[in-house]
Amino acid sequence: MRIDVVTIFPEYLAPLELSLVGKARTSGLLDLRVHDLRTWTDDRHRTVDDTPFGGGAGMVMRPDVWGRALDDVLTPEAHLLVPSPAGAPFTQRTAETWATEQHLVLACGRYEGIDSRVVEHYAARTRVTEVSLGDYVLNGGEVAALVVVEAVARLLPGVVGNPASLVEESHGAAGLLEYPVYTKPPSWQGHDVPEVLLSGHHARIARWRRDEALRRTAARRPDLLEALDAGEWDRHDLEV
Ligand SMILES: NC(=S)c1ccno1
Repeated sequence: MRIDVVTIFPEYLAPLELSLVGKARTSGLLDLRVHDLRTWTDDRHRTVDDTPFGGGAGMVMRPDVWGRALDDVLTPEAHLLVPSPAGAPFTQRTAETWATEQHLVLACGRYEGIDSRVVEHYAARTRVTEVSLGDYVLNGGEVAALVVVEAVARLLPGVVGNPASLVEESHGAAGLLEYPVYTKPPSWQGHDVPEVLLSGHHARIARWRRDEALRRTAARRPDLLEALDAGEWDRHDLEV
């Protein structure tokens, strides 16, 4: 998979040289390219923004600069992603879908955002998705790009050492939150590991883990339970 990130702060993406994503790049599993938007400016001050039509505070990123950048970076199979508070929610399902793509391009806006004609122009030529991490405002799209790249890259075959670990993750099995996890020592500060996990009885352990995943999901994210088939479990199982 190829991922391009266009930003005025390329150094913001430096963490993607580390750990699993860094190894995926080194091994060739992920072709990640980070570009400085100012490469495509046309003045000695390397200007990327201007005042907003209609007035108001802040500056807007220029469509001409973005247009030259995206014309160079986009390929016919590319999916253009624009992080924005006004975007569609980014979820694990989104990551799973995007992990099957050949080419993702992330356009990181700053200031008050990118001139809206850029999305309009490229939507007529390629797949474009404005995407949001959540209902809050960041200073730009770079942090969202870090999240999207990590969430997608880790799903690529060969990136995570043990693929089985991808199955039982939060928002993984049946869309439930992950069950609680424990390791040695069996007792710590007066807190004991649940006995069932020391039993070696795999069926009981599996049942306990699913029950805990259901309880956590019901308590913290009841909205996720709406997506479950009601026939898969009895809500009375959750009475605590
Ligand atoms: N909530 C998101 S993704 C965002 C991008 C820029 N500001 O907020």
